[in-house]
Amino acid sequence: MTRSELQAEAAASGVPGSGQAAEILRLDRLSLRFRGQRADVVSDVSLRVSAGEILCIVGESGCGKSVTAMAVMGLLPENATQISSGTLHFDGETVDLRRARLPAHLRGNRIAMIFQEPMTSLNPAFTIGDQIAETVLRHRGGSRAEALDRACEMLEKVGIPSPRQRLREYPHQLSGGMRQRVMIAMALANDPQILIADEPTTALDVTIQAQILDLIRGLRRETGMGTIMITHDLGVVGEIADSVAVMYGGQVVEQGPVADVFDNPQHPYTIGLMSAVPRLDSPGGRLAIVPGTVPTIDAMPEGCRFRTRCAFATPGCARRPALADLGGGHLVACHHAPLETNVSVRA
Ligand SMILES: Nc1ncnc2c1ncn2[C@@H]1O[C@H](COP(=O)(O)OP(=O)(O)OP(=O)(O)O)[C@@H](O)[C@H]1O
Repeated sequence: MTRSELQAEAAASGVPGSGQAAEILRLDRLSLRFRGQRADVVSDVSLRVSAGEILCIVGESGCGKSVTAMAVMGLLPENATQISSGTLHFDGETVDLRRARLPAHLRGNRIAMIFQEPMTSLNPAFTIGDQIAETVLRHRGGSRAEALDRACEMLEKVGIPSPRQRLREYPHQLSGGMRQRVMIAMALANDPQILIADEPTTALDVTIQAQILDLIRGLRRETGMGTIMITHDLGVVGEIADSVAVMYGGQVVEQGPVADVFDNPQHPYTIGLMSAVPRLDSPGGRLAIVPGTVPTIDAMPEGCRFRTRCAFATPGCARRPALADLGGGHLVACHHAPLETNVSVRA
């Protein structure tokens, strides 16, 4: 599908830019650290997803993408996590994350998450059919036969052959790619309003990956589902995202409509990540390696956390830059923005 077709589809389902988008999830100013750490591992992160919108979060390993997602889902270990700020607005509820978690009836039902590692979600002791049916029964009710029909339908949707037969199998009887698809089927079985997908297609071959991305796009069109997708794959971002948030050292450094961020990246980190990717439409364009290494969280510099690796750094960068809007919702946290650069991810 071309980008203009995708945009037409997005407009039809009411995503940002179409003038009809309704916000369904908003995270305001999340800051947290794990016990014993001297700095926040996620610092002042805000995200917003509208109906039908696909937001991709990108950034190097360890920059806080998964922890942000887990905090939204309320899945971080309570006794080891200190949340100093953060409010979640979802489905008419406002949750002060310092004090409470997302109510259990919303988790896994109205808001679902899929993980990199499918065995996190699958129980080895139960058949695939029982596990998907159980999720459907818990959240939707109905009879067991109806729940199994729904499970079968979902397995078919994620491209599993002979779905009726697979319902009777256990996770260990399936290949890794199949298990991944079963987990996706389970997450999507209750038509969630928001799907949080943490590297959902990394382990899958390109054909299945394309099928899963099509499925997510289909649900966005049919149900207006919003998606937060964590990925390292800029090819996936270019193919599927409406908007993108770039994280570095636990902070969002650049955020906005994907066309703005990719065609005109303005944070030196984003430029570093993206400049080595010649064309977005070549599948598998991974994030480039930015010279230097990410400091450990306790060794993060004050102010702009990227400044120890940044070619543009000046003494003023010891002050933390605010995320400033360069126009049209393109936000950049850099004292030097807008930069005079000529970098575009697209050829
Ligand atoms: N339970 C925990 N206790 C202590 N530190 C943790 C815990 N979970 C994550 N971290 C640390 O928080 C930081 C952010 O991790 P996170 O998993 O969010 O990174 P990420 O950007 O998703 O990376 P990747 O792309 O590799 O999944 C890392 O330094 C990680 O080691």
